[in-house]
Amino acid sequence: MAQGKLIDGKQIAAELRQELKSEVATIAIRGVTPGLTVVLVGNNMASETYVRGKIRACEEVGIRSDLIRLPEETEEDTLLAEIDRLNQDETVHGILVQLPLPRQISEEKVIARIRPKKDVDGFHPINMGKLATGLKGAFLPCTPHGILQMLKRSHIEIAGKHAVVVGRSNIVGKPVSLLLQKENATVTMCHSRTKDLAYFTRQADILVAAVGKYGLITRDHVRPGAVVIDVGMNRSPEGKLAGDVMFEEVREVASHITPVPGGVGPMTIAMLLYNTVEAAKAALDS
Ligand SMILES: Nc1nc(=O)c2c([nH]1)NC[C@@H]1CN(c3ccc(C(=O)N[C@@H](CCC(=O)O)C(=O)O)cc3)C=[N+]21
Repeated sequence: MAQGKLIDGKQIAAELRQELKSEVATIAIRGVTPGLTVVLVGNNMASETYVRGKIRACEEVGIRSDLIRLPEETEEDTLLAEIDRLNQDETVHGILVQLPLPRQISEEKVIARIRPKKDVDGFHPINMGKLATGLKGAFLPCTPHGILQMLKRSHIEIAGKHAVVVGRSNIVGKPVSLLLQKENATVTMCHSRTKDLAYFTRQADILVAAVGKYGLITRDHVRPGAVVIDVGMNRSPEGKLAGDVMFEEVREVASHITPVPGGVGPMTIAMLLYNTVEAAKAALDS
């Protein structure tokens, strides 16, 4: 059986970290160590794993990382006050509040409270708005930016191609569609109310699956030779980590495919480091 090429996110992320490491060394000569503060509210098992990954990656690259843990029952005002403090702290270049947050806290309010210059997630309305209008100087959201880097570093042409994005979330679907348009792709958005999903996905040269539904994309959804990017993070019925794409069967028709794990996830973290280094560089120049 034919097999599509694996886009090795783990490998590309490792390359990126090496590049960032030398960049951090250059900044260090000017007396600044990039600093990332991660705020984790409550004890969500998945969040613990992700946060550990972020902190380990920071260490490798030479970014100073701090983890602030707050209890599950933290009031919104307490978290907002903590963000105000981090906004003022000159040694903190990036602030990341791990999502999801407990029910009593408005994610929208929390994101809006972070200074846009420290918003290394790229979730603040100012950064989202800059991306949407094409203004320079925005932090790009990490997962969409990571996807773009994977495509570019795998020498996959984007201009003039038909990209189909499944999922319209603020953190992946919407921004990745904007980035792909900026790269001159023709972009189609699909979502939970799309009728006949396969009709659309079969037209994709580049298919981005960002829904969070195990088994959503099967061989029948994919045109032979398409590039398939799997952003999903699910558990298979056997309890294994798996994306939205039925990897084995889709690999037989795709020209390129990202695995889960080892695809988009590590790239997300690498781009978070990238944004943190950018934030530190901007602080040097100001
Ligand atoms: N403010 C905020 N920013 C985020 O960027 C953010 C967040 N909240 N909340 C949760 C999601 C999820 N996320 C992941 C990052 C890396 C992997 C990753 O590296 N995954 C590994 C596997 C890790 C494992 O073994 O579980 C992989 O795909 O190879 C996964 C998920 C960032 N998120």
